[in-house]
Parts: sequence; C-alpha cells; structure tokens
Amino acid sequence: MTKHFGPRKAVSDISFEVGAGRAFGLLGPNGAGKTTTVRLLTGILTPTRGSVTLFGQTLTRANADALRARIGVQTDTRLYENLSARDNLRTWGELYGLAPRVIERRIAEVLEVLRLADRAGSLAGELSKGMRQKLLVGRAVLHEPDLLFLDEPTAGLDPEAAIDLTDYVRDMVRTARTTVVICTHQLHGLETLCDDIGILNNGRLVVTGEVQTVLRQRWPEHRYLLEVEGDPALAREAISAAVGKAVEFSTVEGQLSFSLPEQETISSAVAALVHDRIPVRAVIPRRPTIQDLYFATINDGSAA
Ligand SMILES: Nc1ncnc2c1ncn2[C@@H]1O[C@H](COP(=O)(O)OP(=O)(O)OP(=O)(O)O)[C@@H](O)[C@H]1O
Repeated sequence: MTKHFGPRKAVSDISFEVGAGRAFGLLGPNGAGKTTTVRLLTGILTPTRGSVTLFGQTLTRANADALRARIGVQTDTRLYENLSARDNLRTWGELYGLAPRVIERRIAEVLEVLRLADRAGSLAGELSKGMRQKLLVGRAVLHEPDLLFLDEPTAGLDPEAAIDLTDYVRDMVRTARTTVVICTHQLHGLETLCDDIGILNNGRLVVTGEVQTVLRQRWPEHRYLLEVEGDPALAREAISAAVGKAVEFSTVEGQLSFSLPEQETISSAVAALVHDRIPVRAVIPRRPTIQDLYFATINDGSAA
C-alpha cells in the first residue's frame, strides 16, 4: 500500500501479512506511518495505491461494515464523556449488535480484567487518563473480535496496569487465538508478546518478519556479558587464546562483552578463565531484543 496526503508520502509501498492468531508489532518513530497504516487496514483511510485483504477478502466500500464487525479498534473514536464506564461499554455492545445477556456478561468480564469494576458507575469524563485508556481497550475487545488493533495501549498506564494489560492481550492471542496488531513505543519485553514485527521508518517498512528469525539474521553470533574481578584485559587475552580470532570484544562500563560464532565455544572460554585463575563473577548470555533491533535499524547500529 501507498498513502499520500497531498505531497506528503505517509506510507510508501509497504506490504506485509499478519497470520491468524498471531501478534504483530508495528513499530517506528513518531511520524513513521504506523497510525496511517492502521487506518488503512481498518478502512478508515483508502490507500492511494494498493489494497487491504482482511480474512481473505479485499476490503472495499461494499464489505467494509461486515468486515469491520469482526475487528476491534482502540483508537479513532472517543468515549461518551457523560455516560458511565458501564454505559459506554453497553452502548458499544448494542452498536456491535450483541444480545443484552452477552453485553452484560462481557461488561462484567472486561471491567474485572481491566480492574475498573469499582469505577463502573463513574462518568467517563471523570476517570483518570489511565482509566480512560483502559476503557478504550475494554470497548475494543467487548465483542471478542477476531482481529484487534491497539495503538499505544499502555500509554498513560501505571507499570502494574501496563503489565496487566499486556498479559491480557497475550492471553487473547494464546488462548482465544485473537489476531493482534499493536503499535507501541514500549519496546522493553515486547518479544514476550509479539510473534512478528514490522519496523516503519519514513513511511517505509524497513524490517518485517518473525521476531526470532529477524533477530538471528541480524545477530547470528552468540553474545555474552562477562564480569570478572581485576583487569578485564586479562580475561580478554585468555578467551582470545582459547577460542581464536573469531571472538569480538567490547567493553561497556568496565564489563566485558563478547560474541562467539558458535554457542558451544562458551565452555572453552570459561575453562580458559578458570585455568588462568581469573575470578569470574558472572557470564550472562546477552540475547538481542526487539529494542536492540529497533535502535540498530533506526539509528543505523549506534545503539545496538
Ligand atoms: N490526515 C493527515 N493529513 C496530512 N498528513 C497526515 C495525516 N495523517 C498523517 N499524516 C502524516 O503522515 C505521516 C505519518 O503519520 P502517522 O500518524 O501515521 O505516524 P505514526 O507513526 O503513527 O506516528 P506517532 O508515533 O507519532 O503516532 C506524518 O508525517 C503525518 O504528519
């Protein structure tokens, strides 16, 4: 898809697929084109070029409403400020065409999971920012959609609520097989939620694929962090002598970091340290993360 707003190219020739029952993280700096992409995928915007296929059908004006009934979107509509949290959810349940009994059951479940049950009667306009955010998520999942779009769902949430919400979304993917597309700047620990990622930069999809595959392609070597007593240079010499030239070193804040081409060679490296009587405090495998990949991609390696 490509989307232009006048002369501005918000999204240029992007193409990706999100498998059913998988979580796809759509990442990128401010203005990269994430929200535009989600609006194209949900039919709020029409692509300048290209098309969107949802559940095997090309999204058109004629089928947009029917396809959208299977989707939950957390953004792009407001809460009814003068209705209570419960009545906001009830109104949306009616709009989704759910039976009254189902609406009441889902309202109770969603308020419970999001820890909003004690504020069910409060007007939406009187809730805190984080509570409003949770209510928007609750509204998006009320009808148990097959496909859920979340745009910065944890923005404004306290750390506990952010963990709760992430756990809830993970559970929807793993248990209910909901397909999730999540735009977020909260990269820490994202690999526990996302199966696949796409990184957008200046409207272009610069990385896409299965998380572990993409990380392995970018960093095929095995990285470790080493803490020793005394001079790290001695440890470096011992490891180089035992493992050979293929080992790469860097020293970060007095800690030695090194990469081995093969995982098995770590035992030779540790044996060499023991043999040379270098007191080892810790050898920690340093698995690359989505955060590492994001910075490596956006900043061309400077923060990797
Ligand atoms: N309705 C619009 N009219 C004109 N330009 C737009 C419009 N919507 C988005 N843009 C432009 O398209 C580009 C991508 O914006 P978009 O909102 O998709 O970025 P984003 O990745 O979601 O950013 P953020 O992380 O800040 O939310 C920006 O340059 C933005 O100014």
